[in-house]
Amino acid sequence: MAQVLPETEIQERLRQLPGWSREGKMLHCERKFKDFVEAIAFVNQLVEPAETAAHHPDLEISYNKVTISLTTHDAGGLTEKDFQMAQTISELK
Ligand SMILES: C[C@H](O)[C@H](O)[C@H]1CNC2=NC(N)=NC(=O)C2=N1
Repeated sequence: MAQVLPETEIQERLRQLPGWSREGKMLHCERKFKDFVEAIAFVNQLVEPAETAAHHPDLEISYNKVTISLTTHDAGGLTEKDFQMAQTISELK
């Protein structure tokens, strides 16, 4: 099972993830789009990488705004998997 990262590493990894913030055991990122259709198109792009990694973001959709949250439930905190998925999500248009 993935291990929760040490606090110092979490801080360091966060500095390399512009647009992401950390709240306790979660990483969060908010993306804004032209409209609901584009927001959903973005969400659909998350399906394949999430399934491939077996690591699934929590999603909140509010019209044209998508809030993405990541944590590793199994480990009870932030792990390598969360930072890898955050990086993958950041690279999506
Ligand atoms: C068995 C399966 O791999 C696990 O339940 C996965 C599924 N997707 C997951 N997604 C996230 N975000 N955290 C998890 O701990 C997690 N666990």
